Amino acid sequence: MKHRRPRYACPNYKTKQVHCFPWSSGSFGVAELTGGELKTLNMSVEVERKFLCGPDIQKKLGDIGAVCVGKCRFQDQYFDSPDFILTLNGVWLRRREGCWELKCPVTERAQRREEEGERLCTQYQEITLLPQIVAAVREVMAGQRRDGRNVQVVPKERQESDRRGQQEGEEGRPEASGEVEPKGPGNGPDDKPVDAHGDAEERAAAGLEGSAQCCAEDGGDLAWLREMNLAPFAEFTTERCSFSLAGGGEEGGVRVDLDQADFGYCVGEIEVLVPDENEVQSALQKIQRTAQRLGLTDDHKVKGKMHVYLQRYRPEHYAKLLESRRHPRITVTQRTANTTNYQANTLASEHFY
Ligand SMILES: Cc1ncc(C[n+]2csc(CCOP(=O)(O)OP(=O)(O)OP(=O)(O)O)c2C)c(N)n1
Repeated sequence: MKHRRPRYACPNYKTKQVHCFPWSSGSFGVAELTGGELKTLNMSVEVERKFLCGPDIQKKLGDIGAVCVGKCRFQDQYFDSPDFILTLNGVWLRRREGCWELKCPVTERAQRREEEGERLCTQYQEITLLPQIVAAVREVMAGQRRDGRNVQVVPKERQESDRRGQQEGEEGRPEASGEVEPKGPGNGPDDKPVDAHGDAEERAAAGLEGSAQCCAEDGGDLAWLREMNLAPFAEFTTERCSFSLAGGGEEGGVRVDLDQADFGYCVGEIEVLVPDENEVQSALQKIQRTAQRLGLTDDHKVKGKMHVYLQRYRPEHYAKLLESRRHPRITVTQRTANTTNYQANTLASEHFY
């Protein structure tokens, strides 16, 4: 059966409301995820552990009291410059069903934590308001281009304009994007992955122009992308089944996603979202405990969808990321949660899982 995409708000529990559909019936509903106490966050730290799903994963989830809180399908487009400035800086710019999101490296302290004991987990800072995203991206791009190396601390006036931008963003966040048939790279050897840094025709084919039509959040104004020469380098659709562990304390706020990407890769993810870095430790404990209860035995980081996508379809980009991992040299700026300050952090290899 062919499904039409639902009209989405962000299919993202960070905004609490997720538009979901039961695959079996093909009709759509709206589910309030029971991510419970999670507020609508503009910035947060995502702590996660990926795992490979066995055939009995749903049963195991049921056994530990996890409740299915929604199924949904969403399309992701990832953007970068032709020389991969963002991703080589560990910064991942994504548009998911019309909503922009930026994943940035966490602070050095958190990186050390990851190195020291929590190798199976990854941490990312997330920004979800467009004005802040544009400011952060602009800074990474400018810093990189200025001296070919790193990014500087944000000036005070930027902080002020960010504050204004945040207010505007909060007032103007739209409800829905347009309906577009999902499209992914497919599974066949002839399927061409997205590479929008070619000519205009290629850009259109890759969805940059097309996506302007369905972009809810930016009112279709993609000038900032053009200005920084950012274009999609990956595009795929994911079918997701989300589970939540009820209760407060040790289990509260734990979410488990089972993802199936349209290029034929399945991966699970235990995720806890916290408002700032101070709560990362407790998030790690929750994740570890959930992993134990699920009987996960992975002893190395499991690849995410993007990793597999790049490996398969964007080998040049993938090789550059590997290379940057071997020779970390870039410094990026990272916005601290709930403030408009930036910090300079050394970005090392941990952002490559
Ligand atoms: C080769 C390579 N692959 C992946 C990375 C890291 N990376 C790539 S994309 C990316 C951002 C999104 O990754 P992920 O959390 O795996 O996606 P998803 O589960 O769909 O997002 P959610 O719904 O949880 O917000 C990262 C961190 C890297 N540095 N290098």
